[in-house]
Amino acid sequence: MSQDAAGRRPGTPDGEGAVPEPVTRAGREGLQALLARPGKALIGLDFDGTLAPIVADPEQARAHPEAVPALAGLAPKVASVAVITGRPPEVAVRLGGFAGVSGLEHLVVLGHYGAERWDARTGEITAPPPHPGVAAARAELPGLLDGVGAAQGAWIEEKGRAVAVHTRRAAEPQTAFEALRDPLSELAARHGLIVEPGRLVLELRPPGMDKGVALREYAREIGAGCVLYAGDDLGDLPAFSAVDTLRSDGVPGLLVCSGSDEVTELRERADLVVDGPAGVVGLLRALARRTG
Ligand SMILES: O=P(O)(O)OC[C@H]1O[C@H](O[C@H]2O[C@H](CO)[C@@H](O)[C@H](O)[C@H]2O)[C@H](O)[C@@H](O)[C@@H]1O
Repeated sequence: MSQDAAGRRPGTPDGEGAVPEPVTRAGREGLQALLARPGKALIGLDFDGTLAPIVADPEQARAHPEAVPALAGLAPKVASVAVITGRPPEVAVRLGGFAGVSGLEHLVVLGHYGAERWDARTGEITAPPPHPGVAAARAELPGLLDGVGAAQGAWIEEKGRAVAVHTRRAAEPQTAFEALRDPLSELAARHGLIVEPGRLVLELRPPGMDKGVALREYAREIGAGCVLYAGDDLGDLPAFSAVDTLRSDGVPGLLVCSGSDEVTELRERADLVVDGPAGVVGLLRALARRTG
């Protein structure tokens, strides 16, 4: 069924629609479990591309204007809402406008792919010690970028625990991305790091954590009875796999793809595809209405 740019579905007087029907049986079971026992549900959401529209400059990214109200409407009705992001948690909190919001008193942000955690209850961040390889790789990056001619226009995002190279603003973004893949992988390997590819970004970060581990551990921590996860990028695939694992362990789940033209892998694995952050907002609102 179609929806407008604000994620609203036609056919009801106020433009607000029903919860869309997942296309898979597992997804329908996940949704059914969520609606039957919302108090046991974990809602996991990626930030960029899912809650926040993609923009050329990561510092200018902001949550969709209706995302925080929609989250605040749903959060008190479910066990927990967790934003699981590649961003440093404090950056996601700032760009998302998540702090001090009525209804989001129990929000957690699992940042750096789950390595760091911000808790709305305390406003504090818990983080393990930094990996020494990041500083070493960072020091070599400018020279590497100078040496890779095709990467004209690539630029570095400092992330503290990680460092990312973006090509969205290059003259030929995809060509620059491909040209950097091997040299950055080699640099990462030399310093005990991994490369996390995303939407026109290659991030060098410590191994040992991903969104799948983060989601599974958090679901276990809160004793989630069902899980919804929504994402848009390659870094969300481990979280999709975590939901698959939870489902085989008897915990129903719903996989939602925040659809874009840039990434197709999630679309193929999702139970439900919505139209980018506006579609995610529409889904969150619909869930809030259906959960009383
Ligand atoms: O896990 P996420 O919340 O999806 O974060 C993944 C990366 O998102 C950011 O980059 C992406 O969004 C930018 C702003 O819209 C866009 O310019 C860029 O092309 C995208 O790849 C962020 O800058 C990275 O640090 C995150 O890891």
